[in-house]
Amino acid sequence: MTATTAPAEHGGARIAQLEDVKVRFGKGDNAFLALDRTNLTVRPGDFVAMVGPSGCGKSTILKLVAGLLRPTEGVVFVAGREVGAEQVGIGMAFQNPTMLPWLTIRQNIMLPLKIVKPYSDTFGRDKNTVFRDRADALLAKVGLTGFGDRRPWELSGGMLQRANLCRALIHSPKLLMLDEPFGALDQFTREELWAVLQDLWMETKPTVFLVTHDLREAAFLASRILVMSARPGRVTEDRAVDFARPRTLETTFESEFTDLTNDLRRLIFAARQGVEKA
Ligand SMILES: Nc1ncnc2c1ncn2[C@@H]1O[C@H](COP(=O)(O)OP(=O)(O)OP(=O)(O)O)[C@@H](O)[C@H]1O
Repeated sequence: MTATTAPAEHGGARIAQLEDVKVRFGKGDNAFLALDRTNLTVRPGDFVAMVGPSGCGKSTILKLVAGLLRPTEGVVFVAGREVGAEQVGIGMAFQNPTMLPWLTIRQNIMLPLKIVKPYSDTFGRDKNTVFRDRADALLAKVGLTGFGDRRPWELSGGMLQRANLCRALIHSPKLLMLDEPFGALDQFTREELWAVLQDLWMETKPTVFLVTHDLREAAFLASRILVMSARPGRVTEDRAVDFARPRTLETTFESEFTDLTNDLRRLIFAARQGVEKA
């Protein structure tokens, strides 16, 4: 793929940029607009949460930025160049962590180092030294010290998701794409992992795109929340979230926090009503 460089005014402190992007799926009578004309600028270190009714295009935006999907119209720039996942380190974590069962947790976490350059060049040499230490340091940060030699089936869902975050971050990605990473977990484990993820993010400040249905999760973690509506998918609200960090569960009891989540709920409810009427 030939990479187009973003116009100068769009480079610099903008890690991701969508310009007049539309995504259409299907053909003929079945064609529909999954994402209407979207313009979006994301700066390095932004923690962007995307919320909205089912099918509004949240994952579609994630895939566009990751280079897994091409826009039907418009352009997606990442790190100043027309998109291609290979141009910038990307880490990903989804709802169900798919760990390879025949590998240990540490080996699973080190997989991106085996695949992604420049780490892959020295994987054979470094897997038992620096890379191993890097994996163990991450395991310690998420509260899994001593679990590196276990197999995936020996860990609970919450522990696996902690390991999954380690794997997403092992190659120090500039962009972290999280699609409902805590969706399958119980509320208590989920809230614990918000704090874990916040600590990891505060340390190196990767740019994060988080898709979630949990409005408290979005308000706890994000520095910016995009509210979307469906049919066609559109960003209807782009809201900065300025609560001081580190945020704690106490933060979630404050009136500004509950006001924000109530606002988001109202906006999404309105968006859903719009769809039902359409
Ligand atoms: N590859 C595809 N082919 C056809 N339609 C698709 C494809 N990918 C997504 N869609 C449709 O595009 C719309 C947006 O999908 P997307 O997965 O981005 O929504 P979402 O907001 O992430 O949904 P959810 O919250 O339910 O996960 C949906 O109607 C979906 O069915």
